[in-house]
Amino acid sequence: MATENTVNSGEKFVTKKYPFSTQPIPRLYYRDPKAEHLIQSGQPVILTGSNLVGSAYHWDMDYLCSNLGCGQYTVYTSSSGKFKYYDEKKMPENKDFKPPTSHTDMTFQEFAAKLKQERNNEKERMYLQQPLNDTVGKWIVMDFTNFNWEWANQQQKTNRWGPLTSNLLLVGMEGVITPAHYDEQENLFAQIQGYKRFLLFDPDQFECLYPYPIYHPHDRQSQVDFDNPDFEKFPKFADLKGYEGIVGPKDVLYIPMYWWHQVESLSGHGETISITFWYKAAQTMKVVYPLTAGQKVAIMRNIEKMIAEALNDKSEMSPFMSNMVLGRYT
Ligand SMILES: CCC[C@@H](CC(=O)O)C(=O)C(=O)O
Ligand SMILES: [Zn+2]
Repeated sequence: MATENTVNSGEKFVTKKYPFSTQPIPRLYYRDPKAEHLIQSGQPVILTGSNLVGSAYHWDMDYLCSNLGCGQYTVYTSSSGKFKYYDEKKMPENKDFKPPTSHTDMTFQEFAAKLKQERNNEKERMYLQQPLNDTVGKWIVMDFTNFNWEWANQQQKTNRWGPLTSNLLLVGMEGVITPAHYDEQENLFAQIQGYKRFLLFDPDQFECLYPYPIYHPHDRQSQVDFDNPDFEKFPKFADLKGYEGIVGPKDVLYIPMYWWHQVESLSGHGETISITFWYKAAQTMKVVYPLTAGQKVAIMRNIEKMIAEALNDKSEMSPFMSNMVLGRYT
């Protein structure tokens, strides 16, 4: 099922229809006090006019081929078009886990050449995901240096975020999907080329999205297949409520920590090029009640970690957790 979306610029997109309701992600000028307030209160907002990566607006495949240098870039490949993240460090404890994607390192030029080939056969989808590092050419360094760091640093300071941990360069084929998950960092998501449909869900939707167990390689990812939800196993998925918006070139989306998001690179507008700005959590000066939904997710994660370590046997987790709550708290 698909519906047609039209965005502010009048661009039209066909997007997948899902069995849950969404309301628009607010879209505001970055200097609008309402935008500042949303960020301070940990609410998502699409910001216009920030020029956060204004010095990179001219980045396209040719420019990146000519200026990214000959460093190695991690390129993920998926036959389903979905790129569900998995933590390789958790694979040894999960012997029967089958990674849903493969990845190889290659130069950007090799990636661009493969992209041209793959465009034809429509089978494999590819997604380049690589932190910007010192292997890039001098023009990229200059562009990076000229990001609107004054504004980004001001956001970091005003919202008491921790240090900037990474800027990830994302170059996706049309149609690639990053399935629903949450991250434990604040994220200023800057879009350079192409259009991405974002579905966002408040951390209080945790009970509708059924994340994998914390020791699973897909920790932080939803177990629900949005295209074919198992309502038997995940009944509350039917009650899911979300936000939705299309992020285009020059937009910056603030994704608050613990907010779930699914991201779809839309077709008809070429490869998508994005850069993330991930910041560690704000320093919690003192606990204020009532706790936020995100804080409750952090508590649940810490409890799961403690129990998994104490039991030291993954097969004991399920009976232990059931005994602890079934018939007592349920
Ligand atoms: C590897 C990061 C992928 C990104 C989503 C997307 O653009 O496909 C995301 O999930 C994030 O920025 O947090
Ligand atoms: Zn993410």
